Parts: sequence; C-alpha cells; structure tokens
Amino acid sequence: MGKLKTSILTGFLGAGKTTLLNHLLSTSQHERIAVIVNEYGEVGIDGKLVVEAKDEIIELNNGCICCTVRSDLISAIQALLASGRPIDRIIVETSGLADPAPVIQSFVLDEVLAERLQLDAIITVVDARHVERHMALDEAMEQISFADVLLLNKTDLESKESLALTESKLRHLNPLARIVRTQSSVVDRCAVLDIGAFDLKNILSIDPDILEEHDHEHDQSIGCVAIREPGALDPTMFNAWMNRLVQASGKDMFRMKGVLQFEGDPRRYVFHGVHMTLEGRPGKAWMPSEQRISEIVFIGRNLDDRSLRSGFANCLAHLRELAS
Ligand SMILES: Nc1nc2c(ncn2[C@@H]2O[C@H](COP(=O)(O)OP(=O)(O)OP(=O)(O)O)[C@@H](O)[C@H]2O)c(=O)[nH]1
Repeated sequence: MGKLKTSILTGFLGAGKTTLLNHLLSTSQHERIAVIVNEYGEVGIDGKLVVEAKDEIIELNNGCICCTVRSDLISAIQALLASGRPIDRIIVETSGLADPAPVIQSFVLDEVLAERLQLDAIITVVDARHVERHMALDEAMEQISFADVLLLNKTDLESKESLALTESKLRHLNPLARIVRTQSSVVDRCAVLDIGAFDLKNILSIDPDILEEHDHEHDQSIGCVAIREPGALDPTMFNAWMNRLVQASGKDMFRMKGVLQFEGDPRRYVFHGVHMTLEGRPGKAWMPSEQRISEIVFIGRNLDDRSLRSGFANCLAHLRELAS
C-alpha cells in the first residue's frame, strides 16, 4: 500500500490559505481529500467557508496546531487512517499563527504518521500587501523559511516593483523554495500537489533541532476575541463600526472574520478583515430549520475584549430599537 500524500498549507493570518484550499478542492475532480483545518480562536469560521461538502473536514479549533492542539492533530489523523475510509490525499491548513516546525516534527516522529503518510510539501501563502509587517513576527518568518513552495498571493494589490522587491526578500529568506505569484490563490495544481518537494535534510539545515522536543511560545500580546450572538445585526451600524475599528487599530488588528446574520437578509453574510482591508459578501441562505447565529473572530495585538464586545452589541438591531 502506497503512502498517503499529505500537504501542509501555512501562511500568516489572512494570507489566502482557505482561498487556496477552496481552489484545490473545487478543482479536485474525483479525488477524495480529507481536510484538517486548524484555527486559533475558539469559534471555527474556516470550516464554514470551505466549499466542498463531499470532502471530509476535521476542525481543530481553540489553539495552535503547533502547540495546544498538536496532539489532537496526531489523534485526528490516526483516527482517519484507522477508519478505513477511502482517502486519496490529506491537506492540513494550519492556523495563521502556527510555527510549522512542530507540525513537521509530528509527521516525522509519530510512528503511525511516518509509516502511513508521505509529507509532499509545505506550501506557504504570503500576503503581498502585508508581508513586510508580518515579517516582524517569528511565526511568519518560520512559515516562509520552511516552505517548499511560496505562493506570493494578492498580486492584484501591489505594483510590479513592490512584488519584485518582496520576491527578492523571500528568495533571501528561503533560497530553495519555488516562488509562484498568485491572485486569489489560483495556482496550477501541479505546482503545489504531488511535487515530492518535502526534504527533511533541507529542514534540518534550517533548524538542526527540529526533531528535538522543545517548548515554544507565541507572542503573549497576541490574542483572540470570539463572539457568538443569535441577534441580527444592523448592516449600516456594523459597517460603520468596522470602519472606525480599522481606522483606530488596523495596524494591530491582524485578522477579523465572521459569518453574520444581517437584519432582513435571508442569507449569511461572510465578512473578512486583514489589517485595514475589509471584504464582505453574501453567503449561503439560512435554512428554515437552523438557528441563525452570527459568529465573528478578532485576532490581534493587545485586543480590548470589552470594547469589542460592546461595539458588537451596539450593532444589534434589537438593541437599536430599544435605544430609540
Ligand atoms: N485582493 C485580494 N484578496 C484576496 C486574495 N486572496 C485572498 N484574498 C482575501 O483575503 C482574505 C483572507 O483570505 P483567506 O483565504 O480567508 O485567508 P487565510 O489565510 O485562510 O486566513 P486565516 O485562516 O484567518 O489565517 C479574504 O477576504 C480573501 O477574499 C487576492 O489574491 N487578492
């Protein structure tokens, strides 16, 4: 029995990992792909944004796959393998704050994973617009250094000159990785899957201690606030609040994402923020039988939990009526 190909998708918060995952799933034809999605926050949004229902999606939330939920990753994959379900490939999307080294370590050191899986490549998505800012953070640097393929994404947002400069910085940090420029993470599957690029020797040359167990810590000032709320939001108030929020704290607000219930709208509203860039679009309609709940996650530096919660509450339509 051949080993099951496994790819790790990594890249800093908001770089375009889920967009890439969706692209790979929607162009997968008959392949059966098991997807493991890891999110830092206790409310998992990515699982709801992954397109293909035919594929198996395992969510590992409330912690980073590189530390708190690392053993969950190993157990989830072991359970998947033991289930005997037919699978052609595994794709693991790490949280945007994950250090890839301990994740790689799990694939090399765990006996079951090492025997049954073949780590095909580490694919790192880089946000061309925010890469400079992200490079100040260890996690982002590690994600770039360990990559076998670097997707320089969001090319639509930057000039040719800026892209060339970023590419030379990436090349300096990781001379071995192939760099592919992308918009909306659209890439030829052959450039990222079944490329057999992962090589432990390369990884050991970057980090000779990678196979040693050692504790690592994330920057303690970076945190997460997650809100789940059944009340409908007033879209005008919500948009105004978001604009004020990014003006005031866009630098430290790394990521916002949510699936929201807007007053009078039969569809979900899918919302993304990456620093100052905000994007939203209507999503799937709510089913009559399901409870409509807005979920939003904020990840950033020195987040003010109380003010985010009260800002959100101020946008609730039923409170607006009470106030007037
Ligand atoms: N302008 C532009 N926006 C993009 C591009 N690729 C992705 N985005 C947007 O960037 C935002 C984040 O994309 P995701 O795919 O959710 O990013 P992610 O890396 O999975 O985010 P986290 O899981 O939170 O770390 C979304 O609003 C996307 O629509 C691109 O090439 N250009």
